[in-house]
Amino acid sequence: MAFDIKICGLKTEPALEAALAGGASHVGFIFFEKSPRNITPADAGRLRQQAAGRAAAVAVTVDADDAALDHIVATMAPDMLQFHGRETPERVAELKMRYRLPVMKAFAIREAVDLAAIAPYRGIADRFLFDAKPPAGSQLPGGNGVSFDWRLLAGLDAEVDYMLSGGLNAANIGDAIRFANPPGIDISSGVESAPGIKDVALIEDFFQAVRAGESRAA
Ligand SMILES: O=C(O)c1ccccc1N[C@@H]1O[C@H](COP(=O)(O)O)[C@@H](O)[C@H]1O
Repeated sequence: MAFDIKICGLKTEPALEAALAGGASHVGFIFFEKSPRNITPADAGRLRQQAAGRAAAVAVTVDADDAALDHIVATMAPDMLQFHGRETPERVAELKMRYRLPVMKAFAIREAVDLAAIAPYRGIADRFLFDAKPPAGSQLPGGNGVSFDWRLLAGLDAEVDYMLSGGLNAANIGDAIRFANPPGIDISSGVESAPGIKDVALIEDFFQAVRAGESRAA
């Protein structure tokens, strides 16, 4: 596949195996208690061994403190950290130095001006993740299954490395690839049968739709 694919919010061996068999480049584990996808560092550590050498294991956190991050990094040994909260550029730089791991910083996008928020993180974050703004009342900063207007990404500097996320699924991934031609995509609730319950058949359908979308774009 020409771009990276991250399947996020994994909690079980069958779902992780479906993601790896489908060709995921990244697999994500959520450390956020309010999320139906929350996992303990110990369980994520066991699962990440299944992914070793096959996909990068990403630890997703939201404004986590040093103690929580120390525990996650020591127990799970992620290949990458994803910051999905209000982490400042200074905090991202500090954590990148502390753990010596590549970092992906998430941004909530609704309109073109929201993309300007990445400016102070350039040269600090290794990659960006563009997700939709959470719906009013949501307790989750991500994993809400809502999309933003992918055409906004057409205005981005071509050097910006990012993953497109937010409300992706087998039905819309073809359009997302066509409109945004992203260097990476990230999906969570679009391959679930219920919040936090990954569905192997939906994961397989998603990879099939990605391949179909890719060949149409080629
Ligand atoms: O998925 C979650 O529960 C979550 C919780 C806290 C921070 C980030 C979270 N998920 C991230 O959001 C994207 C988009 O999710 P979706 O595809 O719209 O459901 C997901 O891939 C994670 O990176």
